[in-house]
Amino acid sequence: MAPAQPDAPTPDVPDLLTVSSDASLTLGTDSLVIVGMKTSSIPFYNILWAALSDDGQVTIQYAHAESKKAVRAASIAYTLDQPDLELAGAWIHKLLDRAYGASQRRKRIKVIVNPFGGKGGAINIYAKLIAPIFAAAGCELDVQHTQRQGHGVDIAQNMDIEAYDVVACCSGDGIPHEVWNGLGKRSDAARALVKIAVAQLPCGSGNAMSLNFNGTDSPSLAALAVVKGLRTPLDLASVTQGDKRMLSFLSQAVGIVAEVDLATENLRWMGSGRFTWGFLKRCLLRKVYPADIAVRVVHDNKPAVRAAHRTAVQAARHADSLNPSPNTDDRTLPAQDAGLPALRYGTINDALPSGWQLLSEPKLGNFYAGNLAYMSPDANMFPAALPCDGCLDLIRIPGNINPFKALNGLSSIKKNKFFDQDHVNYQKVRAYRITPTGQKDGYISIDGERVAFEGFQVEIHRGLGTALSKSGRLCEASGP
Ligand SMILES: Nc1ncnc2c1ncn2[C@@H]1O[C@H](COP(=O)(O)OP(=O)(O)OP(=O)(O)O)[C@@H](O)[C@H]1O
Repeated sequence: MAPAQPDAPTPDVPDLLTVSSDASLTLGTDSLVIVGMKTSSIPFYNILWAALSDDGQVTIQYAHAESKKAVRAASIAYTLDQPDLELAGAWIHKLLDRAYGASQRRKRIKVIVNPFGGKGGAINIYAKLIAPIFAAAGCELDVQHTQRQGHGVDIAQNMDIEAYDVVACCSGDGIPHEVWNGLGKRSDAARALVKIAVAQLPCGSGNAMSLNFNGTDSPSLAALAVVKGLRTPLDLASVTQGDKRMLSFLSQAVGIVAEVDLATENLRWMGSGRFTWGFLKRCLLRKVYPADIAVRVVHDNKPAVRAAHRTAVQAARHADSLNPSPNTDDRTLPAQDAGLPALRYGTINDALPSGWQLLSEPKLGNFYAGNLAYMSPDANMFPAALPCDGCLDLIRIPGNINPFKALNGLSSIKKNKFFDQDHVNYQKVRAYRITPTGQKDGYISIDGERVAFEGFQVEIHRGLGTALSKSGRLCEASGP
């Protein structure tokens, strides 16, 4: 779906705009070059907006890099000595073409702020670090604070999808999860999920979505990434458990990851140390989480997974190298009455579909399915994950391995060497079913949220949802 672009290409307009006898603005290869008392440049990526007044003043809004981890809104203005308004107007169009490329300008953003996300600073973070960037880019903003758990579901379920382009969640990963589920509850779910791009601005304790698509957990850099974000078709998974169906955009976990995440909430005072401590304890105990598993496999082993990822990266690079590069979202908008897609493999309550690979895992330690690469800043857990390949990446690890091996595996995640560990089983799957066995209670996490400890089935829907990303096609993570 091509975003509306108000401006036609401007090939015949010169790159140089003379401001006065001793100052000029030039459109360089990838930045705006300012020549005056001294020469400086602003990367096109950082240009937020530009405008020309009737009396010949050119104002350029941009994101000034304060450090590697932060930008802030700033502006420069020049009054033309000899105003040629037509030429200057055309030059500004050309500047904005370079600054935005295929990204939609002046996005209409519904901003949802979770006042209780992370350490509770989202309202401040939005006001100080995010809103000024959105405002300088001329985005239309409608801000709403969540009042209770589940409020994000209601907001998305009832919003006017024609009035917005983006829902931007100033939160952790919990609010995007709610927003996708709210959009999924609508009678026009399929249309809403294509029409509305969901973005996350990192204000929570888990900010995986921003790491994957904005390439950062810095709120101001993420705001800039959203302003410049390209519409990106995103696979969403249906999870059925009991009679419920929910959507998952990030991950599903059974075993050590789910338990360490959800059972150590009381140790929040330890910061991220609670995860290391939780892992250590369980690895030393060689804790296992037995389960019956059935998978609809797409790529069964690491070489096949690696090859699939490499092919997708090459295709994305090739598309980017074309001039103009093709739109990153070529889906047609589904009909008004198109709800969620039917389940191809039925639900957890149906007989197991034929042709699935059956795996009995009496010694399972970790079952972890991911739709995106990063799960936390130092954890590129699913390096082969692709936003729109119609697959979930599935990791299985035995729980009864030597604790040193397990801890080695843990430390390899940071070094991006986890994929190659021989005890890590890595597949790409279209669907799966998992039923814990021999345990009365335990932890299951869907997108980081706890659900009932009982069997569930998952199937992926290719490109059902929409995100905004820097590349339009890939996660901001290095491959396997
Ligand atoms: N006003 C509110 N009061 C209480 N809970 C809320 C409120 N608004 C949102 N929530 C809940 O906060 C939860 C967590 O949200 P979010 O992902 O933004 O933060 P987080 O700090 O990353 O999450 P977590 O607490 O899971 O680590 C969501 O389940 C959401 O429903």
